[in-house]
Amino acid sequence: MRELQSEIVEEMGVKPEIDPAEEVRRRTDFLAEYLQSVGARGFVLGISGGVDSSLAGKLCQLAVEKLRDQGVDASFHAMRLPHGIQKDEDDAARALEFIGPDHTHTFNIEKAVTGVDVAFTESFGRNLRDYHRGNVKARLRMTAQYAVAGEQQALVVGTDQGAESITGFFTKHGDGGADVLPLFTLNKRQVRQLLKHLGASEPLYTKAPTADLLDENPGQLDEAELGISYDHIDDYLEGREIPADEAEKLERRYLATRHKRTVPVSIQDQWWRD
Ligand SMILES: Nc1ncnc2c1ncn2[C@@H]1O[C@H](COP(=O)(O)OP(=O)(O)OC[C@H]2O[C@@H]([n+]3cccc(C(=O)O)c3)[C@H](O)[C@@H]2O)[C@@H](O)[C@H]1O
Ligand SMILES: Nc1ncnc2c1ncn2[C@@H]1O[C@H](COP(=O)(O)OP(=O)(O)OP(=O)(O)O)[C@@H](O)[C@H]1O
Ligand SMILES: [Mg+2]
Repeated sequence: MRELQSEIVEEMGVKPEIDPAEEVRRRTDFLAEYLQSVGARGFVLGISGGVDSSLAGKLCQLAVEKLRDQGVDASFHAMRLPHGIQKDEDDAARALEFIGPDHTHTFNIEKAVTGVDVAFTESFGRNLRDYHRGNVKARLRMTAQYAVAGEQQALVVGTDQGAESITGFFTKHGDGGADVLPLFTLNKRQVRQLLKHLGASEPLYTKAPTADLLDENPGQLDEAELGISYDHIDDYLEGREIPADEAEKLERRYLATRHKRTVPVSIQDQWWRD
């Protein structure tokens, strides 16, 4: 294994092989035990129709059902957070049907995004670029989830997993802003494996990942933006060999996005000097 690869594999904690039943149990227990130990009353999570939120949502629902069986008051709030009309709304409906959440709230972020657009244009005399608007959408989804979490005394769930973490392919303080991360240490194919194990339908567990943040390119596939395939990212995280140019590309991304995987850099920190 490459030297940096072994450090990254250790940091991300991805195992080359998993037992899906055991992983579901461990992650559901983690959610249930953490919720009970902090005395919160439930979980909040945006459901997009993608594989990560479909799995994380199902684990949340299983965790609160387990707590209720033990007499603890807990519930799961699934949030649909479209920007206007979502192109793959059918997939989001399929995900909700699979999860069977206690509560579903629809919170359309379009007006809030428009509010930022208007203020930006007033301030700078031009429009905010589509790419940066995409990150505004992710941060407004985070804001909406925290508004509900505050009202419900609940925790915000994040869907960060190994393949996303290593590439820094998330919006800092957007979808990266959350309280608990039940998918951490899984790679993308393991997320699909757990969904299949839990009885998700094939279109749900095989859905191609999209951040879907751009008005100018709705449903753009992550792999097109990343320029690296999830198969290669997953292989790398399982400690396997991938083509050297791909490994280098991945490692450059990993190093450039270290700031996203730490708390804000302070005068005490030295890690960035390496
Ligand atoms: N070295 C450094 N030390 C400390 N902070 C640093 C920094 N470099 C940038 N920053 C800060 O970070 C900001 C850039 O980070 P960020 O705002 O996240 O922006 P950025 O990384 O440019 O964009 C987010 C990327 O993640 C993708 N994404 C987002 C959301 C969801 C998904 C998905 O898969 O669903 C994917 C999105 O398509 C895009 O490629 C800068 O504006 C700056 O404030
Ligand atoms: N349109 C949306 N409605 C609700 N939540 C959303 C929406 N878009 C993004 N999110 C939230 O942001 C998270 C990050 O998006 P991301 O695309 O990484 O995950 P995903 O859509 O669940 O899976 P995939 O990566 O396979 O597309 C989602 O897991 C979800 O919680
Ligand atoms: Mg997505």
